[in-house]
Amino acid sequence: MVEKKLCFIGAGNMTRSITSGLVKSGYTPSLIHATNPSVGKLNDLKRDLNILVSHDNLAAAKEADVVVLSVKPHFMQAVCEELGALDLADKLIITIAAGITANRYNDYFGQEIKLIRTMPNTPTQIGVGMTGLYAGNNISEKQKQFCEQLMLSGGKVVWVEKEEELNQVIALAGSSPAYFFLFMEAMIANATNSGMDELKARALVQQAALGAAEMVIQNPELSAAQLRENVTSKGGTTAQAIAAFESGNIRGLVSKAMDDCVARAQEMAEQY
Ligand SMILES: NC(=O)C1=CN([C@@H]2O[C@H](COP(=O)(O)OP(=O)(O)OC[C@H]3O[C@@H](n4cnc5c(N)ncnc54)[C@H](OP(=O)(O)O)[C@@H]3O)[C@@H](O)[C@H]2O)C=CC1
Ligand SMILES: O=C(O)[C@@H]1CCC=N1
Repeated sequence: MVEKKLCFIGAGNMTRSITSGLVKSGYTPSLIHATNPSVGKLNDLKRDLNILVSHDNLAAAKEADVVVLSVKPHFMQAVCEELGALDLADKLIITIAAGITANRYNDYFGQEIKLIRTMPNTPTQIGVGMTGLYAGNNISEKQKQFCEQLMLSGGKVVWVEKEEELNQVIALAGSSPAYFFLFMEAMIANATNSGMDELKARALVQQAALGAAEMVIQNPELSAAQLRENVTSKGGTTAQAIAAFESGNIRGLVSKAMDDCVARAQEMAEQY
């Protein structure tokens, strides 16, 4: 891919995920700079990925062609106001923050910027991430392609036409690794409560989860419902387990969880 000077503002979980994916896929580490107020995460990134690190947002962003905003939403305004001291006309700004709308960034920076909103997820760190992307009208095809290539180093991407759709991306892919972890956590807890060794329970659960995801990927002609039915022998063990999920209204619960996730993103758009 074309390599540009990158600056990640904030060196937390997601910067680690994205920069790991980039370095693993061959991006030149010395072209990646991450900034953070506390030193521990910077030292870890320097040690593990050999990228540039510092505490100085302004100096790092000044040198960069592309600035990736990777702080929590409640820090975003302060970060953008600080970077607004720079002339950003020739820089591409990429944000990974949930909730904050593209227009809001122009207010925060105090100037018209070229912004792509993205919604990655943590599996980006190991190359099996999923990122949703949204670009406004003032973004060139080249800038879109660059951002797409950047995120492809961590997995797959989907573009959305309407900005509001990014909230669905959050519910379906940005937040959803946590839903699957919760499910696995509950399964492992059941097994360990019944006396099984935790490592053995985890090995069984993780391989079943991987296999289930691969079955969905490798059988695009089969719906998830069909794949479930193929496991479920009439009068058998799976039928009993599925009946317990259905009687606990798992579909309603999943639907509510996703609606609440989207509602929180909408609320954050009002809040920030
Ligand atoms: N976690 C996830 O799965 C996903 C998160 N996101 C989005 O990614 C963004 C970052 O999330 P995540 O990586 O999880 O959060 P983290 O808290 O792990 O990382 C954010 C980092 O920003 C640093 N920071 C705070 N203030 C500043 C500042 N003024 N200048 C520079 N750095 C600063 C923090 O420093 P310190 O070490 O001092 O706390 C922290 O290391 C959020 O906006 C979130 O919405 C998007 C998709 C998925
Ligand atoms: O929980 C959050 O707000 C962020 C966005 C998606 C995943 N983590």
